[in-house]
Amino acid sequence: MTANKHPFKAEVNKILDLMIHSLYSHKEIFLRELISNASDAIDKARYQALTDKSLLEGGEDWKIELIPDKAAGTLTVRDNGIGMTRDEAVEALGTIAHSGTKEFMKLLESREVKDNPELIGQFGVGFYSAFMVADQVSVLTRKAGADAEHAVLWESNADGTYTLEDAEKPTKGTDVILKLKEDAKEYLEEWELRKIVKQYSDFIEYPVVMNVTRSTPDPEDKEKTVSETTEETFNSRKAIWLKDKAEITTEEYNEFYKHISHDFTDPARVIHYRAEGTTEFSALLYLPSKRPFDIFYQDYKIGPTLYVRRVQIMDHCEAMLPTYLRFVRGVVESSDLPLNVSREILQDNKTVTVIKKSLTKKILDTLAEMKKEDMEAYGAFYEQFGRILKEGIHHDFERRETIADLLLFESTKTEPGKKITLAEYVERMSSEQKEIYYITGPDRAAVESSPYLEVFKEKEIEVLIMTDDFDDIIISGLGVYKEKEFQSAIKGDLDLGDGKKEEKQKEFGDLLELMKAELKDLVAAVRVSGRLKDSAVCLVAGEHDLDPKMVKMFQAMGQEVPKGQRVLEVNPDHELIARMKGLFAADKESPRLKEYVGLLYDQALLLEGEAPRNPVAFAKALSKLMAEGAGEN
Ligand SMILES: Nc1ncnc2c1ncn2[C@@H]1O[C@H](COP(=O)(O)OP(=O)(O)OP(=O)(O)O)[C@@H](O)[C@H]1O
Repeated sequence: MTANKHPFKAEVNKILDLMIHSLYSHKEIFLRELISNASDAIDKARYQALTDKSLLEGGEDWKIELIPDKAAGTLTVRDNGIGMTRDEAVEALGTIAHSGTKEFMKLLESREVKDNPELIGQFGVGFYSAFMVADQVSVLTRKAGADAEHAVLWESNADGTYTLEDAEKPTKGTDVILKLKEDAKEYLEEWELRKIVKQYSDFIEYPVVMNVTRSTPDPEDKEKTVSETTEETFNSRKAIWLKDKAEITTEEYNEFYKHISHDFTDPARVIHYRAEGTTEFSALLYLPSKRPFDIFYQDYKIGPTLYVRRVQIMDHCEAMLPTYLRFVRGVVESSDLPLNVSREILQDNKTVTVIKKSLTKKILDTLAEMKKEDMEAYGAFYEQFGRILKEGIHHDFERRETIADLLLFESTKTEPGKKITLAEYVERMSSEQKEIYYITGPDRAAVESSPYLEVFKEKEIEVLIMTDDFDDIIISGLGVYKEKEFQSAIKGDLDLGDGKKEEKQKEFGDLLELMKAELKDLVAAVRVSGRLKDSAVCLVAGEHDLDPKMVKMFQAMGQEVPKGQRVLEVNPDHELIARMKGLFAADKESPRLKEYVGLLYDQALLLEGEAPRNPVAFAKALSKLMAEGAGEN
């Protein structure tokens, strides 16, 4: 036998440290996590045995056993599932299968997790919760189908290392043996274990059993008792999604949600229905109330768990949900699918397409209902998931209007933090207003002080504030809402002024020409502005160009973006522009005029949130002008 010592990966140590030193409440969840892992292992064995009967090793008596041993102070959780090879044990129990390890570590150190350590449940680190109640954890495991002597014993007492040694195990599956801490001895008691299983694992499909010894009076000698040991099942094993709605309590719904999602917060909404007709299926779906930390990662798993005739086929069936509803968790069971479906088959399976359509509709209907009935709850939900839902406008052409009805935005007329729907915006539009105005930017404060809103403020026109990075693409994709076109406040030509724009364009024509000649290819044109009131100039993107925020986002992703030349807009009513016109009339060649044009262009860059072309030259020129100005007084 070879026993090898191995160090844990840093993130495992961190988790263990948190588990042991910060988690004081709900320690009993370790049992839920271990039972859940055992149940997953049986699911896998059962599924793989559909195509390879030898994995059954002669029996289909699936169960999860709890074996308390008071003398040894140990609790064993045993399953007869798929088991692990040596390599699998190293991978599964020594590392954290996670792509965003760095972000994950950051999160672990965050206040939020420190204050609510239960949150670590959502990281998929259930196994390590065993160390909350045990000084030492041993895992004796053998892969289904392997020889008895090809088992492995993994052991650790959370000191930064674990050992691995070869072992023998006559039956397939896994024993997780916990050497309980002094203050965790209650987990050896039948009533305690029964209570925890009932509370957290009642719906587990496989029996969670324990040998229970009862003493009864001896029928032959009333003075004595006889004891009898029987195997009792602690859980009712009802697949909650197949039960009648009326039979299920909110607590049961919530507990099941926590089981499948590893979220500790109750869900925002439950959707439970049965579809009958040509395609029959049951669906139990949840809208979470908190965004999982990994939802924006590439390897985030989308879709409900799929069951076919009570056999779990896959834990995330991505073909059943559009990506913009990836926050939805749940279970779908259909008897119209074959047991041996693969992901490839599911991709273009007719039944799956029908189910996907139905789920999508049901979820969007539920969101609409939630918005109508309880705006506060919907607002809280939107805060967490609105950004994801919005992707649907881009990806689900057919339903983009339904999704548009679900969007919420702040506007220049709402209090900070308060949001309105597009329908509310349109209702509030005056009869002269033809378009839906919106402005994109990094945050509300930046947007509100932007020169692009000057004319809107003056005319008291409401402008929607959009601060998500891809809002501009989403809105361009939507194009129209209730027959009203969208118009960006920072793009394209606007004419909300006093109706004298054309006149002014002529009046200032020569000066504008000179400015364009001076700026050359830096701008596509120089024109009189229909949006400025207080500022002298601003830069404006073309109607169909990307807004500066999108340009920056693509550049940050290392992508080349056609920047599209912008137009410099000039405010003819600004004192400086009037003076420049005077200067131009006196001397077209004036070097000062040229200097001003350059400075104005740099100023426009600054207003857009960019740096001037040459900050040093800009600062020098500005100081020079200030010195001259000071000299005049
Ligand atoms: N009883 C078991 N039988 C077989 N494999 C197991 C068992 N318990 C744990 N494992 C393996 O260890 C891995 C890690 O378990 P852990 O509970 O930490 O996270 P997880 O179950 O993968 O994540 P999640 O809790 O999100 O489902 C599992 O994915 C599985 O591969």
